[in-house]
Amino acid sequence: MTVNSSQKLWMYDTTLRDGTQREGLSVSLEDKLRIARRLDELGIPFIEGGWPGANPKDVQLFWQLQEQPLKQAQIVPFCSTRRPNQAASSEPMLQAILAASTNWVTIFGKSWDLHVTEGLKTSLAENLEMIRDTLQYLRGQGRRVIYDAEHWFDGYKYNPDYALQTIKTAVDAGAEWLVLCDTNGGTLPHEVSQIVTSVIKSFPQHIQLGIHTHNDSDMAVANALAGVMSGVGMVQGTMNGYGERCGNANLCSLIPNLQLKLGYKCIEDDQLSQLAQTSRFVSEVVNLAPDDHAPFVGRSAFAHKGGIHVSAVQKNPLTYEHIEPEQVGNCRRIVISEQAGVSNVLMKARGFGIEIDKNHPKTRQILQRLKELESQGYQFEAAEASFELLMREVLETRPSWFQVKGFQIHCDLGKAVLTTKALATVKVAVNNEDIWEAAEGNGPVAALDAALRKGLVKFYPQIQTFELTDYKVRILNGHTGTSATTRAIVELGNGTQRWTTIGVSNNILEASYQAVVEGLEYGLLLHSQLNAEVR
Ligand SMILES: CC(=O)SCCNC(=O)CCNC(=O)[C@H](O)C(C)(C)COP(=O)(O)OP(=O)(O)OC[C@H]1O[C@@H](n2cnc3c(N)ncnc32)[C@H](O)[C@@H]1OP(=O)(O)O
Ligand SMILES: CC(=O)C(=O)O
Repeated sequence: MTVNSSQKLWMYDTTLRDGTQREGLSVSLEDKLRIARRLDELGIPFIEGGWPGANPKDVQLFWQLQEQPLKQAQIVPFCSTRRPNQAASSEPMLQAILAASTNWVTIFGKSWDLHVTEGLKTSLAENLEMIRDTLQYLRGQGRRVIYDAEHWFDGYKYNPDYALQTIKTAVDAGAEWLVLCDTNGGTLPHEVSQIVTSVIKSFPQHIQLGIHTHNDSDMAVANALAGVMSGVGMVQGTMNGYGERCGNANLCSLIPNLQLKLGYKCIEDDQLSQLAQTSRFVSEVVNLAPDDHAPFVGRSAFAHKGGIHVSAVQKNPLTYEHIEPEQVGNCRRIVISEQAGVSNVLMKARGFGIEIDKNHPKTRQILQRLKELESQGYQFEAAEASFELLMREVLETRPSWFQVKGFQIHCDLGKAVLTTKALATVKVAVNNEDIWEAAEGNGPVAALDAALRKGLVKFYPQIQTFELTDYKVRILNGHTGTSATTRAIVELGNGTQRWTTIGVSNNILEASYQAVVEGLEYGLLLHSQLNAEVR
């Protein structure tokens, strides 16, 4: 593979236009502005804001950005060529993009004869005229033009002569960039390389090429890379690969591949180290859960679970990491599970502030206990607070704040759905004193949690600050019906920290009880550690 030394590549983000064509993704004007400003900070030089004239929100976006422009990026409106048999000067859509008052505009036109005759229902000659007239008109109005050759690769495969005529017309009419689009996403990387090479050969003069790829064959990133390696200088894509159908080329993968692997200059290194945060910011704003397993930017992209991996990564991270996570703003994580070895345990212990080493007599015992419990259905990667308690138990340093001696749950059936209330009574011993308490809740877990706190608060007033923030239940072997094993995971917080604990039983209430009790214990442990630090 050839490594290019610092050649500039122009990144073009279309999250706000093609990204919003993803099913289930909808953003407000405010959201669009927030994303545009964040992409500007990331150093993306071209940001496609939308299609003014197609909807009011996109018109307003460009107005707002005239009032408060971006710092460095060019904001670009997107539009089609004029309609058949019209004058560009009387096309309302083109008036709308002129009103956006930008330096650059992006116009897409047809390259594939099938689309001209079947979609536009016009002649091949008129399509060329639509491209020429539209681009010349916009150039005459002082706009710089990026021309998106829609369905370029399919068009070229079916009728290369006609496809080439369309982009030659665009260049003659003043397009400064020709962007070759794999609109249907069906092209493979070797085809991209061949076709881009042929296009370059077909132009006697130097032309600036770009590439816009879709992910229908899971090739969007590979195809964009193939385009760059064959000579294109602009790459279009979206944050997190959002886009119509299966999405667009994912800039969160493309930028680090281009910059860190192929040596191109896309953005500054300190901007690259904002990539993971920007990816998560965009997913937050568009209200889609981030993909933990996304390359480079996902939470698990540098998470090591297998004991062999953790052992080696501690010696040299290159053994199981293709780049340094910090280069893209991510971080290394060690996951604890039945796949762990002593190395995982030691790394976690260090994180918990527990001093043990490989030769400590209890280290293997902790690992063995972890594996036993995981085989019963525990999953400590999702409940690290419980793992710390397990470790302290084996090391005989787990404090004992209280013992639950028993509990009962009683449910009062309401008159309608969602009106049933649960009552929990608990017997709990603190400092050899037995206490009975009862409390109500919307469900049995909330009632149990409330009753326990009621009993404990006079001994541990800090318990008032603990809040049950999440509760999840998973049936592990559903085929056994109502006697199935249940895993309960609860998350608690104290305003500044959050922690997660786990319980497993073939009784859903017992599983939940274990998780809640460990959650309270862990909160008390954190509080005592904080007090010890203050002292
Ligand atoms: C490959 C891409 O992603 S292109 C971008 C696709 N994005 C979108 O479509 C989102 C925004 N679109 C819209 O809001 C609407 O479709 C609009 C406002 C653009 C057009 O709406 P309408 O006028 O109601 O037309 P409609 O959406 O039904 O059909 C699209 C029209 O554009 C025409 N068209 C498609 N491509 C082009 C082109 N490159 N040049 C000129 N006309 C075109 C079609 O032939 C069709 O015309 P017809 O109504 O005469 O058959
Ligand atoms: C222009 C565009 O979005 C496409 O061809 O896919």
